[in-house]
Amino acid sequence: MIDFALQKTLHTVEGEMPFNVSARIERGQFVGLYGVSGAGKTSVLRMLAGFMKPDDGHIKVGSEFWFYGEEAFHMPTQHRSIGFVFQDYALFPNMNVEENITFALRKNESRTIVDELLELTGLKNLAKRKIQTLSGGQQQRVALARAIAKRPALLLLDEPLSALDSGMRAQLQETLLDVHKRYGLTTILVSHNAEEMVKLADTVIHLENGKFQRQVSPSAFFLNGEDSSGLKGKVVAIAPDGEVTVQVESGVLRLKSPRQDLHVNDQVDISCNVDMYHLKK
Ligand SMILES: Nc1ncnc2c1ncn2[C@@H]1O[C@H](COP(=O)(O)OP(=O)(O)OP(=O)(O)O)[C@@H](O)[C@H]1O
Repeated sequence: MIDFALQKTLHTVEGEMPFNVSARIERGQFVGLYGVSGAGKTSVLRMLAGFMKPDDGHIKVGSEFWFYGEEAFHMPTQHRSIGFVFQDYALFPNMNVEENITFALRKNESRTIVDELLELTGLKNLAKRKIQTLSGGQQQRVALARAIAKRPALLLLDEPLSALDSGMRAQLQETLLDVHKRYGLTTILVSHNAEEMVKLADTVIHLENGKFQRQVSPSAFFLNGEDSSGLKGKVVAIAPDGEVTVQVESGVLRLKSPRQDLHVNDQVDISCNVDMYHLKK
């Protein structure tokens, strides 16, 4: 269990913004962190990683405190069991793929996981290649493998796929899910992409203006809101219990909708306003 309460005064262009986000995350969960630009998503990841110090609150991972405001305890980043992947994959350009991944291991640690990860992320044939000779998607695979090599208690992903084209993105989503399950990771993903959230996340935390808004299942994340993500699809099945199966560009999504007037073959817009959920024809 990861339990955190993070309080801080953030400084935005509009002035001070009190930041107050709490959540409890089960071990092994894949959590989506959603909110408009400036809502505070990256700040959550930075505080969990130890790059940014909260003013108050706590971060408890299992039985270990990483931050405890009352006692002014702040565990430095290097002592936290985290893996981090950003949009711009900060890899070592002078090292090859394998060396970049191995670098994450502690001294004398078995290298078996490096071989396993090279295989799992489809990088085996590129192991000796220098980083600059790889595509963006391949570099993100290296960044992911490196973040996972030390089996972190918490994997933090800040829009790691947003610079990739849709084909590469879909492939990497599969890889992300594979490694998350295979290594029993607890993962938090920041993404603006509703489809990605629903494909990957077990639960979605919604932030607004630096505040925890709600935590919902990804299926309740779909609807027809003002801040539409522009996701479109075709209804391919409707179950008696109201579960609607929608074919979208890169796969199939299943979600609950209270609408009674949907039919197979209807074209629908899906978006991610979590205040209510329905589909728009
Ligand atoms: N160290 C800091 N101290 C105070 N305020 C900060 C600090 N870092 C960022 N902020 C402010 O906090 C606000 C939230 O930023 P944050 O990057 O967490 O939002 P976000 O939801 O990740 O946005 P985006 O989707 O655009 O990346 C911003 O207005 C930013 O200027």
